[in-house]
Amino acid sequence: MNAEALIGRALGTCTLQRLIGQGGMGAVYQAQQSRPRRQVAVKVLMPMSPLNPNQLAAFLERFRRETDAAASLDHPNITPVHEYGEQDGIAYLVMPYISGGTLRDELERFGPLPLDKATHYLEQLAAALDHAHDHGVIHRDIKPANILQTPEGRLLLTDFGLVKIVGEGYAPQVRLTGEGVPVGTPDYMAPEQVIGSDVDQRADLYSLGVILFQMLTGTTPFQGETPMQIAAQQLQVPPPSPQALRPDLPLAAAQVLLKALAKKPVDRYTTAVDFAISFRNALQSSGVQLGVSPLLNGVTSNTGRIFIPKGMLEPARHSARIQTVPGPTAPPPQAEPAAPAARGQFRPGVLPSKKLGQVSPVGGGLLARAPGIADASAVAPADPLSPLPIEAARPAGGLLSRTGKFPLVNGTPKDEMAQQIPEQLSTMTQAPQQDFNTQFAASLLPSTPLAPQPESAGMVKRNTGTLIAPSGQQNTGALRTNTGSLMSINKQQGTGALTLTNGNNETVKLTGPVKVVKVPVAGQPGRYVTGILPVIPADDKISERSGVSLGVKIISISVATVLILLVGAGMFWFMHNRSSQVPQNNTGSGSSVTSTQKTSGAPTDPNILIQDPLDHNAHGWAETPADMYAFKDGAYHITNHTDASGISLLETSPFNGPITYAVSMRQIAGDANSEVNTFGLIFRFSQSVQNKKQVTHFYTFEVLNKKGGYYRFWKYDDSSGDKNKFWQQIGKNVNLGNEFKVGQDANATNTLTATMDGNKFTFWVNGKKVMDATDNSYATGMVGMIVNLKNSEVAFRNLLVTRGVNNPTH
Ligand SMILES: Nc1ncnc2c1ncn2[C@@H]1O[C@H](COP(=O)(O)OP(=O)(O)OP(=O)(O)O)[C@@H](O)[C@H]1O
Repeated sequence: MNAEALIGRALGTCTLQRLIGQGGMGAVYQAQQSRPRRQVAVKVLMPMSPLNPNQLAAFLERFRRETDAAASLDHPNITPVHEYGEQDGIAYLVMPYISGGTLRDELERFGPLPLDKATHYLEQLAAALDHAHDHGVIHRDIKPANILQTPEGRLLLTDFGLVKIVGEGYAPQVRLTGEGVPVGTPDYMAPEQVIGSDVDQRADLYSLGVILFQMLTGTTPFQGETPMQIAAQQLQVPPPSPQALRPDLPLAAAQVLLKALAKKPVDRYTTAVDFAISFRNALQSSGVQLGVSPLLNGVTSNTGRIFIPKGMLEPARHSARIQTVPGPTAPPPQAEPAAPAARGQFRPGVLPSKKLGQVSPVGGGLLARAPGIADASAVAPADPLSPLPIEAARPAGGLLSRTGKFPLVNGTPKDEMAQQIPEQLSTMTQAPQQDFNTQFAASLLPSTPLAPQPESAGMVKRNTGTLIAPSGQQNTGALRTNTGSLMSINKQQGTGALTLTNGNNETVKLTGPVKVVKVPVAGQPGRYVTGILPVIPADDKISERSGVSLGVKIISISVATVLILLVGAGMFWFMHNRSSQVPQNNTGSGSSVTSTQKTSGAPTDPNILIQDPLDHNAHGWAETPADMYAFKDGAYHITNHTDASGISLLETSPFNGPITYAVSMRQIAGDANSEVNTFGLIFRFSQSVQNKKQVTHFYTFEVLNKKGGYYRFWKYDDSSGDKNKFWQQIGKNVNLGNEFKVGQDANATNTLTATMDGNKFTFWVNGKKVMDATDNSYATGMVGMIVNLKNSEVAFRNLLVTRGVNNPTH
């Protein structure tokens, strides 16, 4: 239908005056209504393709049914439907004319929004969605273009249920790829929508999550050249770290967002308001100041009534409202002036104090103000080889999130992290309910590389420089593996199950159902290649139709498995050969940086997971506050101005499997008289939300930089809520030997190395083994550096994480 041709036409009480715009499902006109006399907007629905009389009748029936439900919604954040009708086979809706544009316009114009604005928008949209969901209406097509704005800035969700009216009867692949069909964007589609499954309100929550992601970062989580490529990522690729794109976003808030973007509906929030409240709480518990939530106050509805979102007065919601989600944080030191947190909230970035009634950290802090507590520097441990009382050598907590520079943590409890990807894959590999679903999912697998595949822990690697895109191979029908290598998909497997039809959209099309598998790479524990295998459809009709027997299919699977294993083994051989040509380790003194170390981008040795000379910010290290984190003089400096521990974490995927982690460091300023003059490595750092509470885990290996100092291995776990138990020393103190260069002069550069394999840890200093330890508390996590003493400064250089346990030579 030509939209322009309708201008001047009367539909019901309205005369169409001007075409405002045309979208995937129809055209919108500014119109003059005669009764009551007012300017309105009229949306004329247009089916996706010409309809025969039966189809038209079904379309109009859907229109009546869905519009009836949508028009019954009365909410201040939902565009009301004044009236709707059909005339000469044309279905139309009459709405108020809203002149403030759309959220899409605002995001295009201004990019990412301030945190408080994004939160307010989220809350308005969540309130609208909860209202609709309570009335049994699912939107199904939430996107910024469907969010209108009043001139005063109120958001109005529009187009409820329209996608169902217009799109029903079409398989999702038709909506995504059908020729001549207006293509709806898959950017906001939940995975279950992508494959055409039944959806419930949690699909809307996913789309709301995408919108929040976009409001915070200025971009949607997934990009691609074709709708199918984006859809494929919705299905199988974990979203990137919001914090990598929005560094001031606290980790707790990022985790809330990632939960909304969970691939499986069951892993998302149950209601939109739960999502919004969790997001607000996460921000506030991290110290972000926000205005009053519209969710917590009545807001005036279109009808002038006070609208109270569902459940807000119920005891559970009420408590949720006043009870913040504890972050990685503890109550602020009471006397710390820079701790403005309100009652019941937590200041960002401070690990709970663990010293109660014992020795205070030097420099004061919470405990230093307690009467009768001596300064740590005045207390010498009775037996330097036995573990000190924890309180004696630890500062009053640790600084974690002051900068908002947290590592990527996927909002998933630690224990679930490792399973996340296999579960996603198994979701995809479940026997299909319908043939077309499977085939569609299979056809979504793009030949052009998707976003970087995660390591097996289910994290997306970002900014790590470890993912190398081999150039010139992008359109060859190959899937990129998590190692940065390309695994070619066999064009003719001989089984007939996998056939590459590299069409215009560069998509791998498969003529049979497939499943995505991860196959371990021979000889490289923890490494996998991604591949696709044909599956035996649950529905035997496929076999019958294709005439392929079960036995043949089983053989096909075996053949394909062997092929994938061979490819994996070949990759290993190839990489192994290459790896022998480059140095295994780099734990130089830090006083000089070799030319190979300089290349902080893509390492050439596949065993090198991260190589960073730390002479500039190549990996998204924290740089704020500037007086705490700085790249200067060819090194990364952490200066601790607080009574807590200063920490910086490498914003990348957690490492699991055996690794060797080394950093060189030199103390620039410190206090050799203090028992807290400690600094060192932090590793297997992870955060998760357990029982609505954020939990932080990590290990540290630290050195006390003074004559007669020692090394210590610590474990941090705040899950108990008992501050006295957060820090636990593992093993005994180990006295410094000749290997350690005590002091702060130019020569006092030391390289600390930790090798870890499962529960076994070995620590090395300047190439000499100083400690062995065993602990099985944490299996995976981030690496970083820790500086404990207030007013101390340590310069770090030459960070290297390699796969496997590699004894350092220096
Ligand atoms: N009630 C309204 N008042 C003023 N402008 C409106 C109103 N409803 C929609 N519009 C505008 O009309 C234009 C077309 O809207 P329409 O919903 O048809 O397309 P879309 O949202 O861009 O795409 P899609 O149909 O795929 O959702 C958009 O620019 C939209 O902002």
